[in-house]
Amino acid sequence: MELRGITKRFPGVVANHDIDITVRRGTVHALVGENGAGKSTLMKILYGMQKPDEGTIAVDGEQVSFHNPGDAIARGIGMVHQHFMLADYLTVLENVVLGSEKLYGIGDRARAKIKEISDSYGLGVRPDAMVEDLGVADRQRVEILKVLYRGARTLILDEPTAVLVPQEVDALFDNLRELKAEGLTVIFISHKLGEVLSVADEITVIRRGTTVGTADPKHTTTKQLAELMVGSELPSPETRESTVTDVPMLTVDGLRLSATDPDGVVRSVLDGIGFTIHKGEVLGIAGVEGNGQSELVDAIMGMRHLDAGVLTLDGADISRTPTRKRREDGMGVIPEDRHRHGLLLEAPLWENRILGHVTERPNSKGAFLDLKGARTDTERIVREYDVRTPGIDVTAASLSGGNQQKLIVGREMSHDPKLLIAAHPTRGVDVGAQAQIWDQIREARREGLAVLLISADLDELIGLSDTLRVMYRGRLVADADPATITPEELGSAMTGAASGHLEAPDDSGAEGTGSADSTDTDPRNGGEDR
Ligand SMILES: Nc1ncnc2c1ncn2[C@@H]1O[C@H](COP(=O)(O)OP(=O)(O)OP(=O)(O)O)[C@@H](O)[C@H]1O
Repeated sequence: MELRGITKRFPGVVANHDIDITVRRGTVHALVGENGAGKSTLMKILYGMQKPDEGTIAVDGEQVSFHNPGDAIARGIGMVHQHFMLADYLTVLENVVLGSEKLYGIGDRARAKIKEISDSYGLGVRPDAMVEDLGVADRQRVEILKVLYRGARTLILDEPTAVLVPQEVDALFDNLRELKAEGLTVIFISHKLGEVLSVADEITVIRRGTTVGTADPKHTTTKQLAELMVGSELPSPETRESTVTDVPMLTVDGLRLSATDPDGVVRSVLDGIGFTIHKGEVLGIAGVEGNGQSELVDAIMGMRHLDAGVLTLDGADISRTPTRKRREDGMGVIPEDRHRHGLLLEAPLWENRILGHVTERPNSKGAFLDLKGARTDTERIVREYDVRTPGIDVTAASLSGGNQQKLIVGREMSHDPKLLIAAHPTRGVDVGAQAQIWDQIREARREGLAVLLISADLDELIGLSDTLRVMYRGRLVADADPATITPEELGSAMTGAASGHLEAPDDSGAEGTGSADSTDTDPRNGGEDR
């Protein structure tokens, strides 16, 4: 695949400027670059979602022009997006076939084809499993299979490892090697430079819309790659000085929550959760996505009614307080899904600055919104958090993913929160920006900020947390010492496997209305079957 002289302009921004990339068949080709460098735009062009202003694309020596993803798929190019696009209440087979019924029908022929693809690349996909029952890594395999089913010979993966634990990353890389061995080509975008070096055959580095070079993974270190990318050194998340006090900031006691699924079945999602976060402490929650973390955040934010439990913020019972009041009382939140809960994508940046802080300075004065105050402060956030944008009047949708994240972090930190609920605070941000966000969190922690950190990035969890808890099936099942645990051990614990470096928690829900009635403490059997 040859991309030559690709240029793409948006109002006020040249997203791609004269980019050249050659991808050889049967290789894994990584695309790296800082936030807003133009990686996603380039891949969208290759997948027919965007049209380049200038430049040519050739596949197998033949010039092509894609008007939509259908054209790209017809030329054997498929894309797995960062946000999975599967229907939960359909089976794997139904999801794979959806929209491509004419290929192999929707019955046994399709099932046989899925099995054949799954077996030949070692994907281990079960056609009749319900997607809602699958974990993140399995869903990703379904997405990959879906693309292969449509005949893709080149796969584009957008940050495929962002949500995986180390063992899952290894399994994914094994799959990619299988694909490569069969002559398929993989192009992937990643901010995790260590992983890039371990799996890629070739690396193209993009900086500010232009290709600045290619790197040979065999002769490059992560440090060199970072320097090529952002012109700065790799951050080290290893600062260990403790600022933990003995003053409780948030206490969660005997928290229980259940949810009713569309079939009307009530299931427990939080099963007697209890912990305390003190001033100056970062409490990290490790867990594979979908084990109750989102519900825990919602419960603390006041976005769900509790079945049982007491929440205390800075000495005051907030169990029945509305969300807005909790925010005004000093709760900041970096939500896990920035598009659904963090931003209004179609609104300009300065309006997004106001979001969730309508009643607070500098966004309001008395009963009125202070638009000038909000605008000036948005400009400050853009400067201080290095949000790459042509201005504060562009929509949030036009920012690159990492820059959207920086805007949210900037907004939430600007109100001097007492408690910051940070779900994947650096998801999608480049190494330079990640170091900056970590520094900002540490700085605020020194001033007494308490942080509830939820992250799929185990280096981040281990590096930032003072205390680490493992969440599995709606319970806190183990404690880990961030000073000694390795990402691999933590990864095993998260998937429910036992580890010698973990201790049973001392207070995970035994108090209050918690799970005193529950005798099953083995995480592999624990809780209700979710
Ligand atoms: N639809 C759009 N309208 C206006 N500007 C856009 C649009 N899409 C992208 N841009 C701009 O183009 C530039 C490149 O964005 P792109 O999403 O390609 O970056 P990226 O390298 O993928 O970044 P990240 O690592 O943060 O995902 C950014 O400045 C972005 O704001």
